[in-house]
Amino acid sequence: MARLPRLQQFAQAEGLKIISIADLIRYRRKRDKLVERAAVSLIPTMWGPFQAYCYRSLLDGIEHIAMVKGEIGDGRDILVRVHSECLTGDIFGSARCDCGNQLALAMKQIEAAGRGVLVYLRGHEGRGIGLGHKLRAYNLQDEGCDTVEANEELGLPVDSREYGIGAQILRDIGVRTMRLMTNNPSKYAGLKGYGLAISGRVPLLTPITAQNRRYIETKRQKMGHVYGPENGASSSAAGSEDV
Ligand SMILES: Nc1nc2c(ncn2[C@@H]2O[C@H](COP(=O)(O)OP(=O)(O)OP(=O)(O)O)[C@@H](O)[C@H]2O)c(=O)[nH]1
Repeated sequence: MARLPRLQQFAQAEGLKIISIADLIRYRRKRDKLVERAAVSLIPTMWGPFQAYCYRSLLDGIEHIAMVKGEIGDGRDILVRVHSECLTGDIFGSARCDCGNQLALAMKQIEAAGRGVLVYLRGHEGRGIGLGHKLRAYNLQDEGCDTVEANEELGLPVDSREYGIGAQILRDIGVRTMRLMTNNPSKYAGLKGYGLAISGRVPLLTPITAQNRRYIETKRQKMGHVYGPENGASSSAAGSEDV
């Protein structure tokens, strides 16, 4: 089998373009329908009643859930949270991170708004490295690494999350433009190109404590997270963010 440098030479000589398997996967994530709606049911939650939509990924069979409040209607300006799975924070209330509090705050705000969607993406655990590796990363953080260095020390990506499935779920539910609840503006890029647009960002500010301070500060310094309104601008600064 020819290796890449040989292929590049050949392609240049013959005036051909090269596409990698990774390019193909990226293309298919954008273009193909990758989710199927498995079931919908009413769930009376501690915040209020939500319609729970279960979606199955056709890529890997993972089931995700979207909690939908109210009528999505024309799909404009919907309050949306795309939440990454964090078993330790979301289920067990770990104080190492802000995940559990963000989940609760997002549900509360959507309930108060009377209309909105929370997409809970499974398979995102540990920013994509999985639960076991996340716990190993915590041990490294106890030894002095920050959350970015710990992933690197394990030889794993700092953040390998993909948002294509989440975007397709939102699209299927009828969302067209959204006010995205996040402190992480780099999420916008992952939601681009699916017929969705971001009409604003809603910060999700939860308590900073002695236990999560370093984690949150690292996200701010190394991962582009914003705590509060976007660098001096209002929280609807993403309004021009066409996707
Ligand atoms: N590898 C690793 N993952 C973590 C750690 N703490 C939380 N997570 C995971 O991080 C993900 C949440 O990502 P965050 O960077 O906190 O937030 P975000 O989703 O990028 O941004 P927000 O929308 O503001 O929440 C979840 O998948 C958690 O399981 C940690 O110390 N190390």
